Amino acid sequence: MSAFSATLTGPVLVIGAGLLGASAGLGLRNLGYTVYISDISPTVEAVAEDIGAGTSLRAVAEEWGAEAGFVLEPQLVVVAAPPDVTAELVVKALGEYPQAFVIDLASVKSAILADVLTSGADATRYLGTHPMAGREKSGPVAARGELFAARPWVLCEHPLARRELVKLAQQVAVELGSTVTFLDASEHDRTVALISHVPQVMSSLLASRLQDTPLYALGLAGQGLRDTTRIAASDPNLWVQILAANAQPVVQTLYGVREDLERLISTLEAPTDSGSRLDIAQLMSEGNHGVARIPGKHGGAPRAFAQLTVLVDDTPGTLSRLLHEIGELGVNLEDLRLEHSPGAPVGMAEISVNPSEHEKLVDDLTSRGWKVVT
Ligand SMILES: NC(=O)C1=CN([C@@H]2O[C@H](COP(=O)(O)OP(=O)(O)OC[C@H]3O[C@@H](n4cnc5c(N)ncnc54)[C@H](O)[C@@H]3O)[C@@H](O)[C@H]2O)C=CC1
Ligand SMILES: O=C(O)C(=O)Cc1ccc(O)cc1
Repeated sequence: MSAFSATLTGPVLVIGAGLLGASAGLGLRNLGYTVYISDISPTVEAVAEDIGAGTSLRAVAEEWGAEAGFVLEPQLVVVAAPPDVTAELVVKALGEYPQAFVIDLASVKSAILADVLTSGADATRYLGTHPMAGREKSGPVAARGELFAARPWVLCEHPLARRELVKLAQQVAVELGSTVTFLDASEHDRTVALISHVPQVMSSLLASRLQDTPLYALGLAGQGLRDTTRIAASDPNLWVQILAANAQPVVQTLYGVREDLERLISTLEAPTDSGSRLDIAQLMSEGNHGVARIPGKHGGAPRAFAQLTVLVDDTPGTLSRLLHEIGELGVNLEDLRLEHSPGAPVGMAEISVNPSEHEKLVDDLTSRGWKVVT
């Protein structure tokens, strides 16, 4: 098999064994590929090996070093390090492994591509990619082989990239369960500014309001606050780099947010003035229109489901009994979200079903003794 085949056979070398790198390693190992992992931190590299993300390159090099018998010839190098060192690591890998294709997973693409193109390295073997899959946690301990399943994965083709490389990167993404989207690097950066980077900023700004809030007040918080602040727990070091590297597109989106915020503030400063209530309603309804456009389950067009909330005792087996009974009633569960009532041993299972099944399901569950709130 030629080293520049469009089909992945391995071995794969993952550089950066944190959340994304170890997840890719785990996923590829589960698919049967040989994976080596490397990290600037020996501890991270060892942990990633322990969780099954691949063979530690350091450990192999140490083992074989004395006999000078081990030469790694990866077919594919995956750079999964922070954005500010990604271009440098890509260029290094292109030089060190002249028979390998090199992709990276960084959240920003234009600056890295520009650095690789001006480095003099063989950019025909490089492709920038971005799995739109992540968590608010970092490091290999948070890694999951299924991280990429049912998530989009963006491939940023550039004019020099070899066709076989694009095909191979597509295969990696698809085998890890992702759906592939092609965007060029600047289109990618503009898009993620709106759908990923500004949401992070908004979540962090909101959560920062809570720093001095008394604990009793936070104890009253419902799912709304949890939903809107979940990603505020993200790693500041990573986000400094992402926001700095994509500052222009992020700022453009924030100008729009600032305009709406200023409009809302001035309206609320005089809420009884004529037209104020209409303006508030309009802002809320603009939000309704925006959220309705986010694709729903399975990435399809947004679908409207009917919801019901069932109170479930916080005891082992109650939730699974509820789900089992819904199945027995022949109803397909479209979505499920579990909320906990602060300070009470009861959970609230928010269930989404097709609107045509809603009324009957409420009646059937009620007659079976469940407490249903619609
Ligand atoms: N965290 C997320 O949700 C997502 C992150 N990404 C991108 O994936 C990349 C990795 O992010 P995470 O895995 O979340 O970060 P992480 O902090 O969990 O892992 C990054 C790893 O890279 C290692 N590293 C740093 N400098 C290195 C060097 N010079 N050589 C070798 N290893 C080095 C670090 O020691 C660390 O273990 C970033 O570029 C990020 O933008 C992409 C999609 C989602
Ligand atoms: O947690 C979420 O909802 C995310 O969207 C995670 C995420 C963070 C950074 C990325 O570059 C891509 C995805």
